[in-house]
Amino acid sequence: MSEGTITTGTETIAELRALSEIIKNSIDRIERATAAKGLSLPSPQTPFTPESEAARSLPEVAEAGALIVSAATQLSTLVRPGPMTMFEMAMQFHVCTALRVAIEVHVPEILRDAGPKGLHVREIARQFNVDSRKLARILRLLATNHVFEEVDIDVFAQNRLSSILDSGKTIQSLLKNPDTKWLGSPGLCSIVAHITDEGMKISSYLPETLLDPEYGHSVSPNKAAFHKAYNTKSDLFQWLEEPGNESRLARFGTAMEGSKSMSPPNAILGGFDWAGLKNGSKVVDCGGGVGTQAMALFRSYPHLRFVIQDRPPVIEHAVQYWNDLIPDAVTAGKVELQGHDFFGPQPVKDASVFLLRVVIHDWPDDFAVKILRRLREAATSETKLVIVEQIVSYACEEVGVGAHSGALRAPAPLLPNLGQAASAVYYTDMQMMICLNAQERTESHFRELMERGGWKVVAVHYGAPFALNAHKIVSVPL
Ligand SMILES: C[S@@+](CC[C@H](N)C(=O)[O-])C[C@H]1O[C@@H](n2cnc3c(N)ncnc32)[C@H](O)[C@@H]1O
Repeated sequence: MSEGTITTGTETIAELRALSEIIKNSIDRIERATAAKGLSLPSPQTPFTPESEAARSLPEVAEAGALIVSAATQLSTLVRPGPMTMFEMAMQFHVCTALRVAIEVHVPEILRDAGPKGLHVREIARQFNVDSRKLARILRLLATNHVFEEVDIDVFAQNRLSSILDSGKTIQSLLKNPDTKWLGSPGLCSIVAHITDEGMKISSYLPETLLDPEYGHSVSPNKAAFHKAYNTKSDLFQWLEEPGNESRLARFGTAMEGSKSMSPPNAILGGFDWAGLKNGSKVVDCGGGVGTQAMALFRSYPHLRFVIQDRPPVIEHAVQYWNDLIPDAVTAGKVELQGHDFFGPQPVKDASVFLLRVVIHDWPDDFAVKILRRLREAATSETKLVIVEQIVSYACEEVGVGAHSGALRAPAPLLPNLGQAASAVYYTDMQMMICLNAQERTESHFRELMERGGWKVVAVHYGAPFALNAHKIVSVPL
């Protein structure tokens, strides 16, 4: 063996030890932090509920957990033979497909009442007339990825991860009309179904799209991989509203709702001084969907008034949503639901805050700037713009990229951006690219974009690790 090889081997062992040390220390931190609060991590067998995630929501636990995930994935790449890592990475799409099968065949709903003993796959397959031998192989792949548990040969039980896919609907209602699955469900099964259905199909067109001389360099939201996959000229939002896509639209709406559970409860409340706004101040939630975020703000800050704006079909759902949950809010004039295209002139001229949550990432730069300018035109000198999004970090040291204000960076030998522990932002960035030619952005990119839109960034608040859309960028008129 050459000296060089010996040195490299020693370095790899040293890296493995450093990674295992990070894991060990982080487990100690989790133990101390949870004990101090009298909380414990839920077992992998207990069904998921947002409340049962309380221990993981503690900032110390979230940070230690991120270091563990980052170190464990890096460690596994060091010990597994490279060709196997590459082969398994390339085959990950089978896991996505298997998740979609489980949802379409309603396995989580069937297993909900079976308890820890589970059900034989023949019983599971019988309810919706699926081939049980094929289903067993599909569920085994998932169980190998810790979704469902194979408690005995061909017998599968629900576990915590698989319970996340449960729509909460009864088998009877799903047998009668499977399309009702998405309506009023907690939303995570809708997100997973949307990603593993439309998302996966669209994604497979990305290489051809990139190499197409017309589409490859396009920054139009009408010339992305989505348009090749579904042979349409409409943008994703228009397409979802076209006849024939009713079920997809319902699923997408619930999916956006479900994305809430990937942030700590009430994440919208932190990082901006809502309480400090004067009595009667108007918060305009542009592209606000049905107004879930505005509702969380409304409940905590009753001294504020809200305008929720979105496309007219979405506002129709919003009317129903508010009527069902807080009917008085609209009738008392505290909340206004307004059909509005954010590319057109902004009708509200006395806003204290314009809120854009998970909107800018849907649009390429030039379109995002148009949205920002429309708000700037309608802003007073006191108006604040609050953007709630994810923020991209580079996978290397960030030297010379301008002010960065508090993103969690990992210690060596971990990847500086926390590697796999931060992967959600890179996945959603791809999702934006394939669907809309849009993107997630770095902090410097946001600063540049705001300036083009007539705004100046005055504060950036980074949310907890593992939280989706928990960062806030606060700007004032330039
Ligand atoms: C990713 S969703 C975010 C919804 C909401 N802000 C939230 O955080 O849950 C983007 C929203 O932008 C809306 N939207 C898309 N194009 C729009 C337009 N031209 N004018 C107004 N809203 C639009 C969509 O209908 C959708 O509700």
